[in-house]
Amino acid sequence: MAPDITTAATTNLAKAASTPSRAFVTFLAGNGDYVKGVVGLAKGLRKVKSKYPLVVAILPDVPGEHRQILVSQGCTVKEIEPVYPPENQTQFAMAYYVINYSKLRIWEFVEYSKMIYLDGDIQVFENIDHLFDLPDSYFYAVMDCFCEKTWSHSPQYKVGYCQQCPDKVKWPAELGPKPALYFNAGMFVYEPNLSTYHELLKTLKTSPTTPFAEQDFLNMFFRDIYRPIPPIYNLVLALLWRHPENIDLENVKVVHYCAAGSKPWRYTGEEVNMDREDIKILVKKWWDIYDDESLDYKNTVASRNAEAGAEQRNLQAFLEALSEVGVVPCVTAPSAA
Ligand SMILES: O=c1ccn([C@@H]2O[C@H](COP(=O)(O)OP(=O)(O)O[C@H]3O[C@H](CO)[C@H](O)[C@H](O)[C@H]3O)[C@@H](O)[C@H]2O)c(=O)[nH]1
Ligand SMILES: O[C@H]1[C@H](O)[C@@H](O)[C@H](O)[C@@H](O)[C@H]1O
Ligand SMILES: [Mn+2]
Repeated sequence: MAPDITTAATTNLAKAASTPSRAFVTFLAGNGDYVKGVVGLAKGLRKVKSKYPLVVAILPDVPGEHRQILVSQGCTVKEIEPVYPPENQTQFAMAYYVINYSKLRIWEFVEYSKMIYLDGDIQVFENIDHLFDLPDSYFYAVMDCFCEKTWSHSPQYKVGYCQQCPDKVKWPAELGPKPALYFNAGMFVYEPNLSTYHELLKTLKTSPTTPFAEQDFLNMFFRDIYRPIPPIYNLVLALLWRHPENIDLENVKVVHYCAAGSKPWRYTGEEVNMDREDIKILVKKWWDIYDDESLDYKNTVASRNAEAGAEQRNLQAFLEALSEVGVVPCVTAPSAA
């Protein structure tokens, strides 16, 4: 019996309607070279055949030319309003705080039920779509490392304590309870939600600005629902020389080029720790994706169309063969044009 096409179509429609909408999201500000990072990321997600689109939240200062590049790479571009740091708190480093706090707007993207945020200086080397299936209502991210000088303002750095190896130097009892686990905010799995969004912005108004801006703030805000995921989902490069025993480089899926001097599109190898073999390999792997024209959206669209055309021709031949043996009436497949 011929399949009941109407029932099949209705079932598919119902499935599509009930499938939660998911997307990756990154962030872009200014007219500098971070746009290269975002293009690299879009191509990387395509290379690993992610099923989900990449949304780019952009500040109004991103020039038209860069917006066009993003659209031509298949990104969904969404302009967001800047978020300003709490009043009277920052005479200096204003741009830094505006850039970082503006990331909070991504909680407003409620057309998606779940999103994975990735910094523009991140590359995805293996498919991580399965992270969307983690149980709802938690905040998932990778634990940070406190060993670099960028942490010299913190009590952790001062006493030599790092959550990556909490037994090496124990947290001193006289400093009170151990600090809560702290994540790097370059990658996280979250659920957009308007009441969370309003609460975030309201809480920010009465929060002090701190050195790691929205990263410190998000750590404070989500401390009760934060659940750590393995460092393969956000390799903070300093882990390579600070905690090599925690890293399984072969199986790393996501690399965060956050160490000073490691942004692949600016890499010279001259900065501290940058002349390492592992770093050179990771920088080259980023460039291999960035330079791969077959990963450009226009070329993947062309190859997908070619595949669809071939499928169409196979179907047509199949239907004709069936009709010859009298199984179904010959149906002309619609043209692929
Ligand atoms: O001029 C800029 C600067 C930053 N960004 C965007 O903002 C992100 C965060 O900046 P960096 O990646 O340069 O900063 P780090 O990786 O050193 O940042 C870490 O600390 C920051 C706060 O200090 C944020 O929390 C960030 O998510 C976290 O990974 C970038 O990836 C990029 O997406 C721009 O678009 N333009
Ligand atoms: O976001 C920061 C930043 O990227 C620093 O370079 C790094 O030392 C920190 O661990 C991280 O939390
Ligand atoms: Mn980053």
